[in-house]
Amino acid sequence: MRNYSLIAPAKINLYLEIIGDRPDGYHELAMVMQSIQLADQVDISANGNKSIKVDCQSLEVPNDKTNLAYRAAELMTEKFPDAFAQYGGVDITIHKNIPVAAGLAGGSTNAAAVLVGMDLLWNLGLTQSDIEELGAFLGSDVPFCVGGGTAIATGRGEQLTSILGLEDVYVVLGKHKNISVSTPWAYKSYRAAYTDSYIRDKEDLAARASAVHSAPMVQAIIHKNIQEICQQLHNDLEKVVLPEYSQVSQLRAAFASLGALGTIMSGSGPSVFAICESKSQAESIKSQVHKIIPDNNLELFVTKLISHGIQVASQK
Ligand SMILES: C[C@@](CO)(OP(=O)(O)O)[C@H](O)COP(=O)(O)OP(=O)(O)OC[C@H]1O[C@@H](n2ccc(N)nc2=O)[C@H](O)[C@@H]1O
Ligand SMILES: Nc1ncnc2c1ncn2[C@@H]1O[C@H](COP(=O)(O)OP(=O)(O)O)[C@@H](O)[C@H]1O
Repeated sequence: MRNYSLIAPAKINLYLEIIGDRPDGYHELAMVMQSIQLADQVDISANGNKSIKVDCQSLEVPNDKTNLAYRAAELMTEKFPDAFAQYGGVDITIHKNIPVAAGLAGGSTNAAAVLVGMDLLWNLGLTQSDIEELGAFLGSDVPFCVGGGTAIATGRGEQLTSILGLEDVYVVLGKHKNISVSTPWAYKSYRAAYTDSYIRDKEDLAARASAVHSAPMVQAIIHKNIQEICQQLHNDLEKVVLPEYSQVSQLRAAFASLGALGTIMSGSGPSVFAICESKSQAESIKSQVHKIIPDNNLELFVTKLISHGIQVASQK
């Protein structure tokens, strides 16, 4: 096979708790991550030479070495020099549907797709856990994007425990096109503002464990109790992003006032999602939000929770 077309789903965070500082400068997290049907398509083919090329028509996405998909391909060439010598480089085309810099792991899921695609193109026979390990070199969210579904994520977000999640739960998702939130800024601001709630003793693992409050969310998911899941939605990064970006708070308030079961910002934002009773409620909320917030820059999507990460759509 010389060409694979992969589906690369976005993620939302049902739960994001910042536990404390880490020696590597990152933050220790307790998260529940969830794949959604909103996805990019990543086409990858062997080009027979020694180059890596990335093409993405979105103006917000770089086509150079800073594209996370490029970095994923480069990592593969470094880790598997023999396969690189045998098969050569890759051409990557990204069809972008996931809003960029939105807290939806768009770049991370593209990178995960490239790792999965190159494993297939190069006949490497890697396991999911091998691919997740490679993904951790590229970013904290990349390992989750490989297998996707519903997972508890700890460490800096790369240590994963999959749980049996929910399917056919509809969400409406919104993002202002003219706002993007820098993830490093969000974590830095949290660190600066919330020193009191922080565990600074890097060795105090017991304190870290007892500080995690994600268990009720995990229980609610296991028992498929949607009302309880909505009660347990939590994102510490809202504390710094909402005061700074009034449009994010406004969108969250609009979803709540329109009767969504629960609503919260995803990741470092600025996207906000709302869990709905049904597809028709999600569609109805989507159509009513524009009446409350008449802003042409506000993109809205109806999508649903899914139980998988990267999937092969076709191969030639
Ligand atoms: C907030 C989250 C929630 O899922 O997602 P996004 O909003 O980016 O989608 C993640 O923690 C983001 O993961 P990801 O975007 O992969 O982050 P990375 O590339 O690893 O790190 C970007 C920067 O975020 C900060 N960072 C990230 C993860 C972490 N556990 N602690 C941190 O402090 C660091 O400043 C780091 O330099
Ligand atoms: N393949 C890619 N898709 C999207 N953004 C990318 C990609 N590669 C690099 N980027 C850059 O990464 C930054 C974060 O984008 P993204 O991964 O979509 O958001 P987030 O980290 O909030 O989930 C953006 O500034 C974007 O320019």
